[in-house]
Amino acid sequence: MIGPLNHVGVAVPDIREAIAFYRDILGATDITEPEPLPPQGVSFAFVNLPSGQIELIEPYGESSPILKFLERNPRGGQHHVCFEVADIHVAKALMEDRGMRVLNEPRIGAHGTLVIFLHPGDSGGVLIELMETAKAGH
Ligand SMILES: CC[C@H](C(=O)O)C(=O)SCCNC(=O)CCNC(=O)[C@H](O)C(C)(C)COP(=O)(O)OP(=O)(O)OC[C@H]1O[C@@H](n2cnc3c(N)ncnc32)[C@H](O)[C@@H]1OP(=O)(O)O
Ligand SMILES: [Co+2]
Repeated sequence: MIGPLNHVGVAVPDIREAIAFYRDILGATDITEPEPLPPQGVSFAFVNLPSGQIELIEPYGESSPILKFLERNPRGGQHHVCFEVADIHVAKALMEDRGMRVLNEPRIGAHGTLVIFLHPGDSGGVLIELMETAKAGH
């Protein structure tokens, strides 16, 4: 069912500081401007790489889903991995059939496509995001 690894999500306390690190220390040359995504409670920026993306996410608003993560990890940290799927509704039904706790109804993510999240307690301690892409072909 899962297709390509689309991105690795990295939660950060300060997205502009994180962008400066990837640009000035690691030499990344293709980084997008931070963009708020209020319905998802984050601001995000992409570090675009030949093999995929690092998705930098900073809390947006009082009820951001990453606030507690950053309380536990004040300097930030690896937050989630995102796999592509061909049909998010089929994927959601399959995950539920297989006993996974799906954390949300499909909703628009940072790539402008539908995403769901699986509870990390069911997936070996890794927060998994599934993202619908027509090209996933799976
Ligand atoms: C959608 C826009 C963008 C995109 O790509 O399009 C993004 O990816 S934005 C990403 C931010 N949004 C989300 O993460 C939405 C889904 N996440 C959630 O609903 C919560 O973060 C949740 C439920 C996974 C955890 O919430 P919270 O930390 O507030 O709850 P707890 O403290 O009770 O944690 C429960 C349990 O999970 C462990 N945990 C929490 N976060 C992570 C994580 N990132 N990776 C692994 N494990 C995580 C936490 O330690 C607790 O474990 P326990 O053993 O029960 O103590
Ligand atoms: Co993501």
